[in-house]
Amino acid sequence: VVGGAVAKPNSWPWQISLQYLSGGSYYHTCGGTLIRTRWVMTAAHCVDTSRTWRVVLGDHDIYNHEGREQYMSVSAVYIHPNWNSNSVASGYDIALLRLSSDASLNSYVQLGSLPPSGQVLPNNNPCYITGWGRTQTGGSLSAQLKQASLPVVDHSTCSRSDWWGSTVKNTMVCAGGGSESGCQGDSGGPLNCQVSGKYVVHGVTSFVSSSGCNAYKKPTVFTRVSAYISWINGIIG
Ligand SMILES: C[C@H](NC(=O)[C@H](CCCC[NH3+])NC(=O)C(F)(F)F)C(=O)Nc1ccc(C(F)(F)F)cc1
Repeated sequence: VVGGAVAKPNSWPWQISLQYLSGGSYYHTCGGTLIRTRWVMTAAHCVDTSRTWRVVLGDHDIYNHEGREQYMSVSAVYIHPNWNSNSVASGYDIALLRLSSDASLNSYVQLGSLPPSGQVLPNNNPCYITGWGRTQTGGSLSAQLKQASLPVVDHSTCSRSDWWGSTVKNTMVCAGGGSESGCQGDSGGPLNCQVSGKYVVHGVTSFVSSSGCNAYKKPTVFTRVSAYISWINGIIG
């Protein structure tokens, strides 16, 4: 997350850290959202390589054990069938991870709410991106979970030729576009939007401009969760 601030610990209790095993250690690679006690929603581009994954719940500082963490193994990965790793612009950047055991819900670990199928938020709807991603273009990951205010940019604005043009599809949500943005390592995490006084996860962090995370008129682009509700329900039952 470029800009914004360090979040109050565990104030986004559905945010998870997706980590992979390498040389005997686990490394943060993406964010995700706990949506059922055995299910995590993330981005397809996070899990389209075969690795040993773990999901960390209740985390704040990814480099320090603070005692609220739950470390979960992943028993199955379901990538959207239409996902094409060579074409993030086509969309379908969404995946579900089945956990090997049930998460224990408490004040540090809670389920994220999903929107109703088809719901599209208005321009400027207040939303926050959260994640441990780079804090500057080309910078390093954040040790502590960060948040930044990224208001919704509606499709008509986001698809303007000097914005994202035809790269952005209607199955995506744009948010931000100013000095604050997502960045590498935030992928797969939630776009938390305020709807009738509640936070609802409307986006899965998908991509930013290859010329910089907070590039002008290139808002962060999210998979629009409300476009995939029937696929999600078909998998998690
Ligand atoms: C460096 C930048 N990385 C990203 O945007 C990666 C996803 C990369 C998926 C493809 N391997 N996502 C992120 O960094 C995220 F944290 F913002 F989600 C990038 O590649 N952006 C990008 C690439 C292609 C296209 C386009 F669709 F136009 F081809 C648009 C943006």
